[in-house]
Amino acid sequence: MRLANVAPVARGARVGSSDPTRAVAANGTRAPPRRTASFDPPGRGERGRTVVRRNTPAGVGRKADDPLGVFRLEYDVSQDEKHRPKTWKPTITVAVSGAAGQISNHLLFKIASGSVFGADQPVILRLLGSERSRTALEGVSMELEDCLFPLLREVDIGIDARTVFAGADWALLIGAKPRGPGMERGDLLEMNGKIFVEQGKALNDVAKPTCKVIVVGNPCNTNALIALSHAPNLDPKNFHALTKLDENRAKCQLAIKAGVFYETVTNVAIWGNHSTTQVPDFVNAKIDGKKATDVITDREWLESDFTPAIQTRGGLLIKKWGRSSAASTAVSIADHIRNLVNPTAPGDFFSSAVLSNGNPYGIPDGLCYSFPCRSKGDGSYEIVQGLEINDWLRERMDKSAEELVNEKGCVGSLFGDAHLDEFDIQCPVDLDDTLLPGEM
Ligand SMILES: NC(=O)c1ccc[n+]([C@@H]2O[C@H](COP(=O)([O-])OP(=O)(O)OC[C@H]3O[C@@H](n4cnc5c(N)ncnc54)[C@H](O)[C@@H]3O)[C@@H](O)[C@H]2O)c1
Repeated sequence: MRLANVAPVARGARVGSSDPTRAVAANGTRAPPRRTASFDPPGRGERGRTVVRRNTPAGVGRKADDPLGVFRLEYDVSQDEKHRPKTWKPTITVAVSGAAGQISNHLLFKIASGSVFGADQPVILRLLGSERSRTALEGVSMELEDCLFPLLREVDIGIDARTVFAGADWALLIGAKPRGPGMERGDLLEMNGKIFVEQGKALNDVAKPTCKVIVVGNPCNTNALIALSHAPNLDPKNFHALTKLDENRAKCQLAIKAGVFYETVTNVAIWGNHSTTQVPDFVNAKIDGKKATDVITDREWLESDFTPAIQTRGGLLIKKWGRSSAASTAVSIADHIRNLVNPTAPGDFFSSAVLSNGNPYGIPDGLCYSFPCRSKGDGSYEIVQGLEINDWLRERMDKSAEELVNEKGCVGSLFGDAHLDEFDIQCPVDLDDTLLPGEM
C-alpha cells in the first residue's frame, strides 16, 4: 500500500437491462428496433425497474409514475441474434461518461454509425451523465434513435456509474468539471480526481475485466492513474489517457510546414502530460518515410514555433471559438480506438498516455505518461523501444514527468492500492499553474 504524504490541496436512467432474456426484435431490414432505457430519478419509480412499452413515443400514454421521456421499444435479444446479418461480430457494450457534453455530441454518432469499431460491429451504448445533465441525456438518446443506425442495438442512460458501466467492454471517460472562476489548478485536480476514484471503483466492480478504458476528462493523465489505482481487477494496461489529439495536431502542423498531405507524416510521438509541458517529438517524426528534420531543416521553427504551438493549441482554439475543442477531440478518440482495434502499420506508432512502469525511456514508474505505442489490433499495446532521445527531448520529457509527479503528489490521498507502488510525494508549494489544454 502506498502512503501518500500529501499537503492539503486547498491552496494549491438507471440503465436498462441488457439481459438477453429481455428481448428485442429486429423488425426492419435497415434499422432494427432498439430500446432506450433510463434510470428512474431517485424517489420516482422502483429502482432497477425498466419501464418498457411497445412502440410508444415519448409522452403518448405515459403513466404518471413513468419518468422516462424517451422513445422506447420492447424487443427480444434472442430475436435480434436471429435477424441480424451473420457477418456481424458479437455485440459490444461501450460506456461513455459525460455523454451529454460537447465531445460526446460528436463521438456518439461516429460510434453508432460503425466508423469507429467497424461496419460489422454492433454496439450497445451506455451513457453516463451527471445529475444536472439527466434530461439532456434523454435528448441525446432520442437523437441517436432518430438516426436509425443499424449497428446501434440499444441505448441506456443513467447517472450511476455502477449501473452504467455494468458489463462494459469499453469505457470512454469524458465527463469532468471545468475549472471554476478563481479555482487553483490543485483544486481542479482534486475535484475531478474524486470523480475518477468512484469511476475506477465502479469499473473494477461491474465492468468486464478486459474492459479498455480511455480517459479524456482533464487532467486526463492523473485521472487515468487514479482510476486504475482503484481497479485491481483490471489489467493496468487497459487504461489510457488521450494524447492522440496532440499527435494529430502535431502531424497537421508538420504537414503544413512541409507542404505535404497529412497521411505522409508518421511516427509522431507525444511524450508526457496532456498539458503545456507535453513534448511533440519532431526528432523521431517522419515525413514521406524520411526524417522530418531532413525535410524541415529549419530547426529554429521546430523548436521555437512548432513545439509551443502544439503545447498551447488547445488554448488558442478556445480563444477563437469560445469553447474547447470538441469535434477534433471526438475524432481523436475515434482514432485512438481504431489504433487499438487495428494492427499498427509496420514501422509506425501512435501516442497514448499509459502506465510508465518498466518503460525503456527512464521515466519514473507509477505515472500515466504519454509514450509512442504499437498495437497488434487486439486492444493491447506495447511501448515502442529504441527511439532517439537527444538532450533537447530529454530535458523536456523529464520536465513533463516532473509535472506529473507533482500532480500525483497533490492528489495523493485519492489513490487506491492497485498497480502502484508506495510513494511519498509532497504537493509542491510552488506548483506551477500550467493550463490544461482542454480547459484553456
Ligand atoms: N485529453 C484531451 O485531449 C481533451 C481534449 C479536449 C477536452 N478534454 C476534456 O474533456 C472533458 C469534457 O469536455 P467537453 O467539452 O465534452 O465538456 P462539457 O462540459 O461539454 O461536457 C462534460 C459533461 O460531463 C458531465 N459530467 C460532469 N461530471 C460528471 C460525472 N461525474 N459523471 C458523468 N458526467 C459528468 C457534465 O454534466 C457535462 O455534460 C473536459 O475535462 C475537457 O477538459 C480533453
